[in-house]
Amino acid sequence: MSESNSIKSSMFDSLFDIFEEICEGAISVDEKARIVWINSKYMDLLGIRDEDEVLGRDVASVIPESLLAHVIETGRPILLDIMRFDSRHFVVSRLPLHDEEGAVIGAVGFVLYNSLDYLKPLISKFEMLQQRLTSAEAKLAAARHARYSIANIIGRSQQINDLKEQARAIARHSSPVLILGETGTGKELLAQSIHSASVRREAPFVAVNVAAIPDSLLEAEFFGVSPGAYTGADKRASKGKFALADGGTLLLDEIGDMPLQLQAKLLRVLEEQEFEPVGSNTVQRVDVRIIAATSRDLKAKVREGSFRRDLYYRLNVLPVAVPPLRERLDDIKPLSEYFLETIASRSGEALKVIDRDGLALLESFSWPGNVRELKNTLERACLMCNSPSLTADTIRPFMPATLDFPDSPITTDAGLSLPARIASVERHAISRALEMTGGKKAPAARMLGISRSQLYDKIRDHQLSG
Ligand SMILES: Nc1ncnc2c1ncn2[C@@H]1O[C@H](COP(=O)(O)OP(=O)(O)OP(=O)(O)O)[C@@H](O)[C@H]1O
Repeated sequence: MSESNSIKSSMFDSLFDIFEEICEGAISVDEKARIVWINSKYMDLLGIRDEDEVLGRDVASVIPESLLAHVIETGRPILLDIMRFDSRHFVVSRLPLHDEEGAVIGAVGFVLYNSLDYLKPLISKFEMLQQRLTSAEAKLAAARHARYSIANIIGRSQQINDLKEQARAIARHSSPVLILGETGTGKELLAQSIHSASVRREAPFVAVNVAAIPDSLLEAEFFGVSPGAYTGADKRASKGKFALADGGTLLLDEIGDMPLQLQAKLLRVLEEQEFEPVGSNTVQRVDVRIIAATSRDLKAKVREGSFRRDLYYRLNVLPVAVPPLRERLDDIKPLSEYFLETIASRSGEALKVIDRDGLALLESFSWPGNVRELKNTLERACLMCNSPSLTADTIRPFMPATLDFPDSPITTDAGLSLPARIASVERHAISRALEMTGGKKAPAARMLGISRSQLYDKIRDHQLSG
């Protein structure tokens, strides 16, 4: 060692001694963040009786909030921070240790104050924020519990009875589930019910809609972010949906929209129950039951190469199909009655009933948006109608306008030019709206989203009998 280096080294040693003397705890780790030394004051603070209990262990396994690994990774000190340990808070300082060539060979951490009296104003602000965070987290945790059980699945059709039976059987296993069904058929309701009937019922139910999150954020949303993964951003770790659902159930809604690169990572979690948070190379283990749901034709996506075949088979262990509402018309009556009851109890207004014609109208519709659309229609009708009974005439204006006719000119007149096809679709939509409103122009115009005078013009142009 050169003379200047030996002077530097002895200066460092004495500085280190002073620091250790004035602080209330000190610890040092090697380049892999394993504890190589801890002083007796820090052991007392942490309640460690023998240093052999902790030497050689990953510091995070002893002090979960430690950021010494982050200091090693970045090579930069964190001069002042508040670190939580159990229910206490310490003011800490962390420094990287370099060798003579400047390479990081470890890090050292000091507890500057364990009694935060010295920093009272700052700490009271911090604690207030911490309290707010805790109450926000408690609300989130409550939201993470399933609200529905199998008893909440309304319907009296054979299909719904079979579905409930299947849900009970599926709840007894812990293999992945794949729920298929059109939009609004009740896939999430079914997923919650399966969770509520399973042994995991006390653990979280977490739902994530894959289609609603931009591709670039999906990985972080799923697997979380390790501290310091993004430069300049919040250096604290954030939990992903897998970690939040640990011990419970994770619903991956609209799984068909998952990008291929993430599909590979999901497959690994399904096979090994482990993953790496973004920006970390430590593996996290979880125990999560996966329920995937989609309104897409997943088999077709496998054929065209946009969905991994191996993932499809891994998810398709317990498949369950929720039938569309038009295939179980027997459910329309109990569902409508149930929705009218919930609408009345929420609004505090008198319960409305549906008469025979009203029910017949609801049962004659194809409901492309399924149960959700039926519920929305009844909500709108209740809001706009003052009488205690909902008739066909009062419901009709609030029925969804749809181009989904079995004899749609889009499919039948394929040889027509585009303007002729558009005109044909328009004619069809107008006559259908008039049919549904019993020939009444104002509700038909509302349903079509045009003014009454525009509707009169179009009736004339298309030579419809208005
Ligand atoms: N059988 C049912 N009994 C009671 N409510 C139902 C039933 N089916 C669906 N619903 C209600 O209809 C609405 C839509 O259901 P849900 O969100 O579960 O459908 P989904 O298939 O997951 O829809 P999407 O494909 O759009 O995600 C919810 O308010 C749900 O509570």
